[in-house]
Amino acid sequence: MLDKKKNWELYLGLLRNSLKHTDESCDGIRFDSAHPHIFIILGASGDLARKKIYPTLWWLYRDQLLPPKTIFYGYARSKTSVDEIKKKTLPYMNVKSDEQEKFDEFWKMNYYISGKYDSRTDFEKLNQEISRFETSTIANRLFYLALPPSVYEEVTIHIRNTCMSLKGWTRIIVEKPFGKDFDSSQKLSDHLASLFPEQQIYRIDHYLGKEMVQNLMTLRFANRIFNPTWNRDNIASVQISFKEPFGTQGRGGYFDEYGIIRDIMQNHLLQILTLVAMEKPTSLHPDDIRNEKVKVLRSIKPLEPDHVVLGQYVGNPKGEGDEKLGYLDDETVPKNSTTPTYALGVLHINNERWDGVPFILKCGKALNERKAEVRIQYKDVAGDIFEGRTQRNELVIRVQPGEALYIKFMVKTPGMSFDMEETELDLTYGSRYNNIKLPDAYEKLIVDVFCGSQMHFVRSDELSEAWRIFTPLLHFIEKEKIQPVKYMYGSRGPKEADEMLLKNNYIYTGTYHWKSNDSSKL
Ligand SMILES: NC(=O)C1=CN([C@@H]2O[C@H](COP(=O)(O)OP(=O)(O)OC[C@H]3O[C@@H](n4cnc5c(N)ncnc54)[C@H](OP(=O)(O)O)[C@@H]3O)[C@@H](O)[C@H]2O)C=CC1
Ligand SMILES: O=C1O[C@H](COP(=O)(O)O)[C@@H](O)[C@H](O)[C@H]1O
Repeated sequence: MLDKKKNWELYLGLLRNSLKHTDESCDGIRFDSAHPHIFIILGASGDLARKKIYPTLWWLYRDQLLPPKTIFYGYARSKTSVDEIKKKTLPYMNVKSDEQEKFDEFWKMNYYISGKYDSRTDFEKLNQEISRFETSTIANRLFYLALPPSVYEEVTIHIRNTCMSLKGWTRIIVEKPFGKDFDSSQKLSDHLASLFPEQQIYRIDHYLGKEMVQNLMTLRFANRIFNPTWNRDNIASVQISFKEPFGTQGRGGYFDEYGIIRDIMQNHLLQILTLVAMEKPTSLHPDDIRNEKVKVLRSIKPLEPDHVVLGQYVGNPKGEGDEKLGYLDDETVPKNSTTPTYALGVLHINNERWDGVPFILKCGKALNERKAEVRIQYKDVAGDIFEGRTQRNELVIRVQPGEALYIKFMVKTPGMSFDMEETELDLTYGSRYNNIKLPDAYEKLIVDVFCGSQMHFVRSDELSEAWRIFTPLLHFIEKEKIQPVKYMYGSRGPKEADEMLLKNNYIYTGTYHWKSNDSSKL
């Protein structure tokens, strides 16, 4: 508990530091106990609210990481109640037996009101309801849009016209998808910009809340050892990958409209790329960081079809349960769908640091494991005196599961021999920091919104650059109905992806064997 508290203090310290540079007042980060905060979940009856938002709010409440007078308001069309929501969210809340009292206390701070998304009158009612908690005091409002994007426009208009906090601040948290391509995203951005200043808009990419993604800045800019080699002279290729061991699980209707490139690559993986590749920002001010991220994106040309492998999973006849089912067996997916469930794309950054270094983004569903990682593969040693026995160094940043950072490198085989072998410097978080519970990405990001820190949120110009890179490819594959190659559920993905890796300076030797210091694994 003490460690968690210390950790938290350090975290708030960093946020305060970054906020010093903003025009915004620091009131938010004091978690002012005198003033209430109202957290409004729009789409409170939905999947995201049930599985992510309510559980996150409960964990933050439980750990006293929210301003003391925070009230939670659910809003959705369904005629439901707080009790019903409580029942439906329970399986995701992870409540321990000794937390029951606190848990009941949390729900006493919850309210629900049903209303339509296109009704000004209903939003006026919502405003009246929440105003009850604000009489004669400053109160701040946070609106979480846990909604389908089709209703974003009308909902934000109603918030702007009827629900803004009169004396405190109002912040709007928007979930992806932020549009489907460059034009639709621009339209949404223009719409939001016509209603709210950028400082009030928090576009969530939950990968930016993950520990190892946030660690990239520290790793690169708080150490002397990495930066001198962090460039085209030393690095052969960079691979950023995401794998999930399950398919669409009956939710193919949504997925089929978007596909894996929009679902994962254009946002999560590209955000990681910017943090790996950007130059050092002038300070930790959120805008200094985001300026650097935008600069990197602007140096990337649109992804070309020749630099892409697309895949779609088929069932594994020998598998069990879901594994037997291919993407097209999902009843919510059109029978002739060509939507990719796997994609590998190679991007190039046209600047002095990265010219010629392939950045390989790779993501897929229904693969052999759950894994997200960054793999920096170094070039071969020049002037080799070891007759080709050396293998390339690799720095691996494992985002999940089991956060870790390890460097694969060569050593002399211990003992009399003068042979050599691959080994690793291993920083596995589970063993090095085993007394610290890492917060979930949503926990960190929601606290950031309370604090007014936009460091880990996507700015509108980042977003339009991201769409600029992917839109031509997306339009091409959709117009031409490019057939994805088939790969089997539970496999590593299409073999064409490995061939593309090889062409792009990623060498897989298969010679590395990890000797865990856990004796059961030796
Ligand atoms: N701290 C820790 O927990 C540590 C754990 N380890 C573990 O040791 C094991 C091996 O380490 P790792 O760094 O993965 O080293 P490897 O060199 O064995 O594998 C690297 C990656 O290459 C990919 N790959 C496999 N076959 C091919 C192929 N034919 N062509 C191209 N790519 C291929 C795989 O990823 P993909 O399928 O995604 O393409 C694999 O994860 C891992 O399980 C790792 O987690 C190692 C060090 C420390
Ligand atoms: O944004 C998304 O991410 C999830 C994976 O998130 P993770 O934190 O569990 O790695 C993915 O399943 C989903 O399709 C996608 O929309």
